[in-house]
Amino acid sequence: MADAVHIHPAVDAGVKPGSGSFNGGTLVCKCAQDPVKVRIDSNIAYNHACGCTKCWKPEGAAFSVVAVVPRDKLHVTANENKLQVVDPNAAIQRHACKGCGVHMYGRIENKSHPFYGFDFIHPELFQESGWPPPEFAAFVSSVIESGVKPDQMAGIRSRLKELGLEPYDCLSPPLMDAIATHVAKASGVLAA
Ligand SMILES: N[C@@H](CCC(=O)N[C@@H](CS)C(=O)NCC(=O)O)C(=O)O
Ligand SMILES: [Zn+2]
Ligand SMILES: [Zn+2]
Repeated sequence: MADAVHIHPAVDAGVKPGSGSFNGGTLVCKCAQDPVKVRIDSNIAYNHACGCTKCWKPEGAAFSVVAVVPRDKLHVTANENKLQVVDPNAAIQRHACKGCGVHMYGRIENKSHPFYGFDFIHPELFQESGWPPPEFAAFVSSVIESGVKPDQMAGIRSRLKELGLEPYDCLSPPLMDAIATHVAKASGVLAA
């Protein structure tokens, strides 16, 4: 398995179930001194692995693990001055620590975006355990854009399936349906 692709340290040894009673906690960046801290006052939803180039991934991982929380349940509680938006033009404004590079949260500021109201967070940064595990893998083909060889994709998809993370090249069907429903309501094709 020398050249096997690592999916993510949170799932490489098998996807562990959550506690079933997780209700938030504190995300902490990787700075040894003055870490950024973000308090989350709710459970997380839609936890998944993401293969896109924009999501923060730990060293050696081909995928990020990312979930959403309501934006009003997220508060930066320490060292907010270290945060900087990675790409102000992106739909998701990812607030990264200038010290360690970790993305602490991603926020959608466009009120007409289908996912407005949700912030994106990386649950592995919780100092608490017990968060619900990833449920699927999104943007799987995108790992090629980070340097994974196309001939490694069959192995990656079978490993994801073995882990119970159904691979999708965009988002999961329920999330794609939610986006299309939002667009159809905005255009009037569906009654709002
Ligand atoms: N193939 C592209 C896909 C990027 C992409 O669309 N990422 C998704 C999943 S995080 C997204 O919603 N991006 C919005 C954004 O980054 O603002 C890449 O890997 O860079
Ligand atoms: Zn940091
Ligand atoms: Zn992503």
